[in-house]
Amino acid sequence: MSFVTVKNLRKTFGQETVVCDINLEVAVGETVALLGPSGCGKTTTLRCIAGLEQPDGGRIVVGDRVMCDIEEGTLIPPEQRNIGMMFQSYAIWPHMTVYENVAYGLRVKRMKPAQISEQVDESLRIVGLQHAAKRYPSTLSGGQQQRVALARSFAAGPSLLLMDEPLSNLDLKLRERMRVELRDLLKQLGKTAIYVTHDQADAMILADRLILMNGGQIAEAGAPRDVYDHPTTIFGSEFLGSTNIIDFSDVVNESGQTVGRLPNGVLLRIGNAGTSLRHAIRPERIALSRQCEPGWDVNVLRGVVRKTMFLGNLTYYDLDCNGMTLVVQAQADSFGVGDELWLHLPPQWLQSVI
Ligand SMILES: Nc1ncnc2c1ncn2[C@@H]1O[C@H](COP(=O)(O)OP(=O)(O)OP(=O)(O)O)[C@@H](O)[C@H]1O
Repeated sequence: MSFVTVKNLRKTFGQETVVCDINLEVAVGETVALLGPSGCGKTTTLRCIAGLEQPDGGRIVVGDRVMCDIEEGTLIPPEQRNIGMMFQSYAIWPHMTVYENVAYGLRVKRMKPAQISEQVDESLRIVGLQHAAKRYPSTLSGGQQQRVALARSFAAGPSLLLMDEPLSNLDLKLRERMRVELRDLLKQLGKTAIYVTHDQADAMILADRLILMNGGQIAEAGAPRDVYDHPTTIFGSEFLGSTNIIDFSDVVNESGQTVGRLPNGVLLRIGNAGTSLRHAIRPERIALSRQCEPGWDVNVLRGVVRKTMFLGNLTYYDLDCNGMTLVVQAQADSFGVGDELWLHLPPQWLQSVI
């Protein structure tokens, strides 16, 4: 069941339309990541949902409340939306104790002291910081400060959590740990959350579903694995991981099979054909060997290694396949420059992209 519904959301700044007719739905208890390059409109979309930005068009419903409907003239102010927020500059106040930081929002809401105490204790317990209630932020590690911000964002029991790059101030190791902690916590609390990031690892690990934005529009949407394995756009296949783009000169149907013709005349069978002549295949989906392996009955090419890029646990090989360059990911140090190799492009991993 859909808990958040955003319909035809549009926002312009001056002449620039930064969010163009975005439609999205978030189910109860689901974490959706809005992912995309800098400036693609993720934060603006989130701020519209929070009520911090007034859209120029569209409708936003959270639970059974219409938060905004520009045509109807409905616009609920942010403080009445019951939405928790956690932003990049997580801004916990240095002059307040951990307890006071978490209690602040509840006081603003004029909750009764006994209820405040109960909810702050519970929030700190959930993030594992009950013992640090009386400490000041400067005496906490970066990860602990992050958890204070997190406790603060859900202390008031919001119906929806909005997070904008909450991990981006952390160093890589801490970030890797916190993204797993955060995912587990969101699941444990059963919170519905929208998470903005430009970091694909954050999005892949945290999100039940990701929405990839580009130029104010949605380019791809789906479960992280589906979007990764079956992107429908060149942008999607290149933004998430790396890819090879193959331009066929022709795509035809031959006895029930879709086949693409390379400019050099070689034919490749295609598993996920669409309307486009362009197809993507990820470097790790191409098999590489010194010989043609058993079972490689179609889509076998020969190539010469032109470049290697050693990454420790694996290596990327640039191969020249009769005028077409393909990048293949394989075990580290398996091959060297000048090696003549066999490549297998499984049809199911050739994906039509626009
Ligand atoms: N208050 C504002 N006034 C004018 N332009 C704005 C304003 N806020 C955002 N923009 C512009 O809108 C576009 C989208 O910005 P937004 O912050 O939504 O992108 P983003 O995808 O979240 O990027 P980032 O990851 O860098 O935060 C950008 O071109 C930005 O410069």
